[in-house]
Amino acid sequence: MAAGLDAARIVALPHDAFYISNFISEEEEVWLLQKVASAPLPRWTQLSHRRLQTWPSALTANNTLIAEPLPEWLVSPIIKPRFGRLGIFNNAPDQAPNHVLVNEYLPGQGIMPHEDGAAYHPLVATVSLGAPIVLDIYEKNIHDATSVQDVGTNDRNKPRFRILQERRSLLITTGAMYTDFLHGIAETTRDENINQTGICNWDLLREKECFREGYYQRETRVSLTYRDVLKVAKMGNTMKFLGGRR
Ligand SMILES: O=C(O)CCC(=O)C(=O)O
Ligand SMILES: [Fe+2]
Repeated sequence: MAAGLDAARIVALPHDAFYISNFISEEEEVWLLQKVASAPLPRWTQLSHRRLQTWPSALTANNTLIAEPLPEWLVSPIIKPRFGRLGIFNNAPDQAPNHVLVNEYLPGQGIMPHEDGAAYHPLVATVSLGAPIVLDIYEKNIHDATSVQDVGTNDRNKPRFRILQERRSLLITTGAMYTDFLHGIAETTRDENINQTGICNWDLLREKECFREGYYQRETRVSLTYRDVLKVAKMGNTMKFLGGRR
């Protein structure tokens, strides 16, 4: 990871997570939200607790991406040059993201604790749009039925850390943060305990005064999550493969 990110490190977390509160401008946020909203309706997959767009396409059953460029609006002019300057994907096989999930959460919606898994280079870069949201971080063994005895008297459902993602921010999770922890977003209409002790990236926030009351009401929040899929198949090869079976 490039040295330029040192000031953005979330020091309260195990290695490595970085938070940049003003990654994009307000105008860029409006433009990106408008691009998300103008995607054709079939681009959205409606899940029970959020909806999502998958760019350029969903992975195949064996976690392979069919090679296809990302749409221009998701990379240039805003995101790709900034990722490049920060060196975020320097160690990834493609040295750039090749896959983006766009998640939309209405108030009351969220995502169950999960890990992103081995299909990707172990790094996620998340751009947040529209409204703040708390990302809950859980120790993996807490949810792993085979090691329930490790949990002792701890509340099994309590997050170990909470990261506040402001609108226009960038969050990068990699290293042990990617491999050893689960992440999720609570299905709530109000995130509470928003203060120095409850939020691990408090010192890096842009607008602490917005959270003076110690809570905020959820509003529609959109995330762009950039990743590098490890297995990529060229369409030509796939066609040859399919053709060869005839
Ligand atoms: O919306 C977010 O910040 C998290 C999304 C997420 O965890 C995922 O898409 O795998
Ligand atoms: Fe995830």
